[in-house]
Amino acid sequence: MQRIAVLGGGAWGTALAVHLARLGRDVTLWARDGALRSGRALHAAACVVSAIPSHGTRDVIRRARGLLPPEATVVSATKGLEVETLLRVSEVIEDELGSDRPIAVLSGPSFAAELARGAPTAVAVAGNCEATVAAVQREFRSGYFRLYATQDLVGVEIGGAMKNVIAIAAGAVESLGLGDNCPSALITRGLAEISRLASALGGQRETLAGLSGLGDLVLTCTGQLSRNRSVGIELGKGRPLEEILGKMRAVAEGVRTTEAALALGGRHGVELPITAQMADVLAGQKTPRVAVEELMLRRQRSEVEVE
Ligand SMILES: NC(=O)c1ccc[n+]([C@@H]2O[C@H](COP(=O)([O-])OP(=O)(O)OC[C@H]3O[C@@H](n4cnc5c(N)ncnc54)[C@H](O)[C@@H]3O)[C@@H](O)[C@H]2O)c1
Ligand SMILES: O=P(O)(O)OC[C@H](O)CO
Repeated sequence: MQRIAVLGGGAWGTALAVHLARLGRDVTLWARDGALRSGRALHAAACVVSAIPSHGTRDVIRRARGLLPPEATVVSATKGLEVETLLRVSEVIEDELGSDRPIAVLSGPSFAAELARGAPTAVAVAGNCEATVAAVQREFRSGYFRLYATQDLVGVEIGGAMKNVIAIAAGAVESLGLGDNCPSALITRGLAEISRLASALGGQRETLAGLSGLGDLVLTCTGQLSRNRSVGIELGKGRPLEEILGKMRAVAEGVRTTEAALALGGRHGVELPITAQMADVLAGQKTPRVAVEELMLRRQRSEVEVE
């Protein structure tokens, strides 16, 4: 897997391209408005890494379809859901490229800037076949980048997408200055909510206790570099969402994921109380303070749910 094309010239695509080039791979980075049409970016690629935001993935993969070498593995590094279809990003890719295509997903606690400077980072890698996962694990690893293999695509992708929703909530709670108990409860109950949804969709709860669940949740809810957390901080200050997003150049996937996750929960009969509150906050229908009060006044229940 020597020749690698990275689709997406944002922070994460660039960081992955830098990392892979450092490993001696022959890397091409395609940024929006780049030369995808000419096929130069994808020519003879053994592996295509997709680091496009979730809302742009289908369009880019569709445009890449005819240019992709038939055997090329596609590795999704995106953390989100397709709002229109409620599909996970690997499902969107499969929808466009067919179920024979080797597909893997990278997800876990990984700020782009830290990977780019070679800070020790560990992620999970899942895929639709064991050999694909093993190949990605082998080809992407370095002294500072470690990949843990799993076959649980659902758990890894739901963990990566949903942690962004909880991180927006964590930022808002931080802004309100409610102390340290509240964010800790939020992270823990957020994880319960994420695990419930993943499990209903066929994922394994153990996966959510791992890097693409608890690991990424803690990083994104507490890390200074998180864009999702920073959206929450601004919401907590009372700024409207449009104004916050209008000033942001980077993508905060949690904003769109909130709506999609809530709809997925509804479809599968899974209660997502924090996500539901965040949907109201993001829609400007409720302040973060009221959302916290309502969560606290919910009916008390068992901590561990019996399925
Ligand atoms: N930044 C990180 O630390 C990080 C880490 C892990 C995963 N991710 C995930 O990677 C994905 C990309 O995030 P990022 O941080 O690189 O984004 P970014 O905000 O840095 O940049 C987004 C990039 O996507 C491009 N883009 C926007 N809309 C597009 C569209 N419709 N079609 C094609 N390209 C489009 C923009 O031109 C820009 O280059 C997200 O799903 C994110 O959650 C990010
Ligand atoms: O900056 P965020 O909030 O998009 O988070 C980036 C990564 O997903 C952290 O693992």
